[in-house]
Amino acid sequence: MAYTSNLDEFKAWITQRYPEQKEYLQATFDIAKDVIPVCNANEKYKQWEVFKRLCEPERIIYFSVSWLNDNHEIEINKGWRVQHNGLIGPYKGGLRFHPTVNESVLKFLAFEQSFKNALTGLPIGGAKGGSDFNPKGRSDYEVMRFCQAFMQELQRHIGPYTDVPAGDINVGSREIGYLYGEYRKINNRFGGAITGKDIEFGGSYVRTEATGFGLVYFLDDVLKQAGTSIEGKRIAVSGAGNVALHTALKATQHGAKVISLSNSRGTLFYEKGFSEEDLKWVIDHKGKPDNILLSLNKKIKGAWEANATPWSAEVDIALPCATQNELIGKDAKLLIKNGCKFVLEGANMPCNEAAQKAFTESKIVFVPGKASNAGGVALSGLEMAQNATFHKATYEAMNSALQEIMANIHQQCVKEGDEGDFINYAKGANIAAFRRLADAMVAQGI
Ligand SMILES: NC(=O)C1=CN([C@@H]2O[C@H](COP(=O)(O)OP(=O)(O)OC[C@H]3O[C@@H](n4cnc5c(N)ncnc54)[C@H](O)[C@@H]3O)[C@@H](O)[C@H]2O)C=CC1
Ligand SMILES: O=C(O)CCC(=O)C(=O)O
Repeated sequence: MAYTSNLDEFKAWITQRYPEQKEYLQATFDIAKDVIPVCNANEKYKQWEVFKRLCEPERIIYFSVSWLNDNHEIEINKGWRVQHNGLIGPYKGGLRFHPTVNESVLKFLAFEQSFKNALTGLPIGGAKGGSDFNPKGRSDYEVMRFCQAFMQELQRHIGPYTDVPAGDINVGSREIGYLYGEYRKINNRFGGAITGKDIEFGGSYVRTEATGFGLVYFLDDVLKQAGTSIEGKRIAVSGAGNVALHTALKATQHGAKVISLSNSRGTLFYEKGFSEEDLKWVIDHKGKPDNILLSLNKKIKGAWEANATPWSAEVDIALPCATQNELIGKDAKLLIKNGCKFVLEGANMPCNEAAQKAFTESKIVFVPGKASNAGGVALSGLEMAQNATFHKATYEAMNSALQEIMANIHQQCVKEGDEGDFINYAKGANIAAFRRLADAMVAQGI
């Protein structure tokens, strides 16, 4: 196999291998543009074909999940675990239950996760898994039976030193409880084979809040680097799930005005900015009514816009926290026109290629999820450490560990992404993570 020294050759090579996997191609192209020049300058990386090898998941496990619904009918779903890379620790990454889940989506998420996990500095490799099952509209019993059936197969492939799943879209505390319960029954083992557990049975303080809080800690560092602060800034947040709500809450606590939340049905705009009380109420009640944002709007009398995204608002900062490719080129141009200066991803790859290009060309600070949303998996790493030592750290200790890890990731991005008059956070994150993975790959031989 000839060494690939330029981006076009790399794109041709990977496209011919996975022509249908558009999300996976998108994620690999994004990292390739920054790391191919790094490989070209390093004889070892070239000799050991480090980047191409990193673009192949080490293992993909596919299984079917058959289960009985409340009408005693059999339903069959698809299940996967993509164990992307175990170079620096046990495979680690969330599980997503959503009808849009397929192999391409999970491969992109697992690939990104390997780079993100490397940035945390913790000993965790990268993985992602999930199913095309949709828990929305299902009874508790149906969700329980599905989780049990899913775990009956997944349990063969995970363990505290092998692969440690956690939550992601539609996999929260309830699903983690059912998944963990089944794992424990089959294996007769307590322990860190799953993170995001409730605090009563091996969970860690701050794991639930960590992705959103970590994003705001990173934002504070970005703003400080730019000579400003979060106080009084107008922020558009998308999504209304775990990441979006904890992001909105922490940003509000830090003095910002969060003027939007959204879901796949529309956006709730609130010019005055949500209060801490509003946000805590949504956190406590989400998942109960069909559309929690409509219920919130009854209380606050904001403006609900069906089928709209938040990106038409005049804001200083945009924090996309819902899902991949939710912010596209035309949204980016509108945000820039309306004065937005900072974009930090809370979700994984929410900004498509055209949006990222628009931000970079206009020198808008753009931080990719692998850096800015790494707080969640970092806290999961700390949950694993607590489980391994039967220790339970305090809320304060975990919160300050989170701040320290986010500050360290920020520093790595600045070091590798400093372009004189501009910090290219995307490039910095890609290169810093790549060096850690590449050095481990070279050291471990072929
Ligand atoms: N939970 C975690 O610790 C981490 C999550 N992430 C990423 O953050 C994002 C959100 O995840 P969670 O908050 O955990 O999930 P969640 O299931 O709690 O919330 C997802 C939210 O996104 C909304 N949403 C889904 N599709 C949408 C669309 N097409 N348009 C607008 N809104 C849509 C849903 O209505 C829901 O409010 C995902 O990209 C996930 O991969 C990243 C790092 C860690
Ligand atoms: O906590 C974890 O292991 C997974 C978090 C996650 O899925 C992510 O960072 O995207």
